[in-house]
Order: sequence, then C-alpha cells, then structure tokens
Amino acid sequence: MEQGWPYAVGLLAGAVVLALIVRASKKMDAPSEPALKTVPAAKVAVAPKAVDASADPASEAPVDAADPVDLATVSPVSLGERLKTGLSRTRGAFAGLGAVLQGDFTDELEEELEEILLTSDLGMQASTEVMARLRVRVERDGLKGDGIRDALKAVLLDIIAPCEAAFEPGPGTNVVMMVGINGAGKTTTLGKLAAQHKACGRSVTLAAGDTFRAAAVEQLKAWADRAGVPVIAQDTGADSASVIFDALASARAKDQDILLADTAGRLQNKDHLMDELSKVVRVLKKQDANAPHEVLLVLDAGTGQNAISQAELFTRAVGVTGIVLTKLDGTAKGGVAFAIALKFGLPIRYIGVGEGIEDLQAFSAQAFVDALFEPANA
Ligand SMILES: Nc1nc2c(ncn2[C@@H]2O[C@H](COP(=O)(O)OP(=O)(O)OP(=O)(O)O)[C@@H](O)[C@H]2O)c(=O)[nH]1
Repeated sequence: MEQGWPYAVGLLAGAVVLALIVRASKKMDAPSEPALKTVPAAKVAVAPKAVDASADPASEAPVDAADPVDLATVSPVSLGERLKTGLSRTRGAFAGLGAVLQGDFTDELEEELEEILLTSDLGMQASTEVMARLRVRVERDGLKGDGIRDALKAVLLDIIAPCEAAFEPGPGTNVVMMVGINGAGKTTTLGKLAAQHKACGRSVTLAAGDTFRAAAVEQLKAWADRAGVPVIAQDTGADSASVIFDALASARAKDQDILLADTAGRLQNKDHLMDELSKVVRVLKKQDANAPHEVLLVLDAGTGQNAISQAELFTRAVGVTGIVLTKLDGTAKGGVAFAIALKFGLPIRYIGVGEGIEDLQAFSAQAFVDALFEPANA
C-alpha cells in the first residue's frame, strides 16, 4: 500500500496536467473570452430614440433617455487635436526626423530613415517601397534637408490617400457587419458608429451577433441605450447567423437605414471559426443579395504586422470592404496603416484614437500624415 503512494501521486499530477492542457487547447479553439470590459463613458451624446412599441420586448433593449450627449459639441479643431494626441506615440518614431534630415541624402541617412519607418511598424516590405519612392524623388529633384522631409511626407501621403473613402449608405437597410479578432474593438466601434449614424439623422438598429461572450450583449445594450437605438439580441450561445438574420428582418420591417451587426472575436487562423463567419454572410444574402453592404474589419493597431495576416484571412473568408484601425492612441505602431494601404488598398473608413465616441474619426489621409509629422511637443 505504502509503495503505491508515489504512483498514485504521479497519476494525480499527470491527470491535473492533462486537464490543464485540454482546457488550454479548448480556449485556443473557441473564440477566446476576454475579461469583462467596462463601457467607456460617452463624452458625446446623441438624441435618444423612442422604442417601437411593436417590437418584441424580450429581444430589444430598452432605450434610456437619461444620458443625452451632443456630437455637435465636438469641434473640428478638437478633432484635429485628438488625432494629434492619439498619434503621439507613433509620432514619437518620426520625431527624430528633424535631427536626421540636416543635409544630403547619404547612405547613413537612408539607414536612419529606414530605421524610423521600421520602428513605427511599416514593416520591411512597405519600408523598402517607401525608401525606393523617396530615392527617386530625391535624385530627380536634388533634394536636401527639409526637402527630403517634405518628399517623405508626400510619398507617405501618395500611399495612403487612395484609402480615404467614406462608406455611403445606399437606399433600404444597409447591413454593416463588424469582424475581427478578440478584443480588437468591434463592439466599442459599433457603439460609437451607432451614435455617429444617429447624429447624422439615420435610423439604426444593432444586432448582438457576438453570442459567444456573455458580457458582449450587455456591452452592446449599454451602447444602444447611450445612442438611443434598439438592439436585437438572443441568449448567449445562440446561433450568430440566426440573430443577425432576425435582426435584418426586423430592421427591414421598420425601414431602418443601418443595421450594425456585432460578431464574436475570432483568431484569423481558426478555419472553423472563419467558416462560421462566412455562414453569417451566406445567410444574410438569402434575405438581401447585397447584404452585408459593408464588412468592417476592426484591427487593433497595436498588433502591428499581425494586422496584415488578419486582413488577408478575413478578406478571404468574408470579403472585407473597409478597415477600422483602433487603439492608435496606445501604440507606436501606427505605421502599419501604410503597410495595409500598400498591400490591400482597402478603404480605411475610421481610426480610433481613444475610448470616447468622438475618438472614432473618419479617416483623413492628409490629417493622418500631418499628425505624424507634427513636432513631438506640438
Ligand atoms: N484606447 C483605446 N481603446 C479602445 C479603442 N477602441 C476600443 N478600445 C477598447 O478596447 C477594449 C476592447 O474593445 P471591445 O469593443 O470590447 O473589443 P471586441 O473586438 O468587441 O472584443 P471581443 O468581443 O472579445 O472580440 C475596450 O476596453 C475598448 O474600450 C481605441 O481606439 N482606443
């Protein structure tokens, strides 16, 4: 009996390790479950909207008029300031330009410039392309010092300008579907968009298609309350495609302009989860062949070059039509926007430079590049 103890302890330890491995692999497979997040306090308000009495009370969140905010109070000046502040970390990488760009376009200067581009996470391919285009301009025009700086700015603007294209909703109910990896900022962006569309006078319904994360529906309802728009939701674990399909039927019946559909976060390399997303698109098309009218891939700028692989695989699975680059305020890797522009040429619809509603800004190429080249202490 006593001799059996070491075996028993060994067996028990083995079982515990095995259980931990199985649990970890399940977590990797399922859309991961981030910690419950707080919904940021809205600094921007939107006129609340009355709930349609015909709506199913069980499936629609009540609209709370207690938190009115006013988008009109955010002036263009403060938007520009927010952009500059939001990009301050990426701007830090470009801040060394002044010291570097003093004279001729020497080999050392080229190396230093390439280093700056890599530091801001343009990646090797985009950095090489930028340097090649810059070299052509410098040699053609015999540029030095500040001339080189201006040429670099022009090259970056050339690359990113084609990505500036706003989404123009067409007639009928426009389905805008949010996709992306866990925690990229889909739900938050959706909430901000709801308020912004509403402020533009559009009627908006939300679809709680993230049926995996229990807190996601609550998070969405809080945004819906704040924006004064209805949300169609089912229980956690429900089929996401069916929730979004029902939401579209409801939104169409009520002549809503925009249906904003949330989806669960998923790693781009998990084929079965990506298939699930393709299913949502297939199912929506049964109701409206043009739906979804917009598939917004939400990318956390902080993931840097991994954003490229996310864009590749989400585009393949669901045909991304626009990009939202979030959390630029928390990273020095904002240069990834240029890498995405060069590689995919997809419209960058919005950028996120903070947690407030007004921190989701329509993408302006000129403003973006200007903000990067502002002196660090501006
Ligand atoms: N600083 C900053 N935080 C942001 C921005 N966008 C989103 N966030 C925060 O990022 C966190 C994750 O956002 P969510 O909207 O919950 O992300 P999600 O993609 O819906 O997450 P899953 O449902 O798990 O896939 C939240 O705390 C947001 O407030 C941004 O532009 N800047």
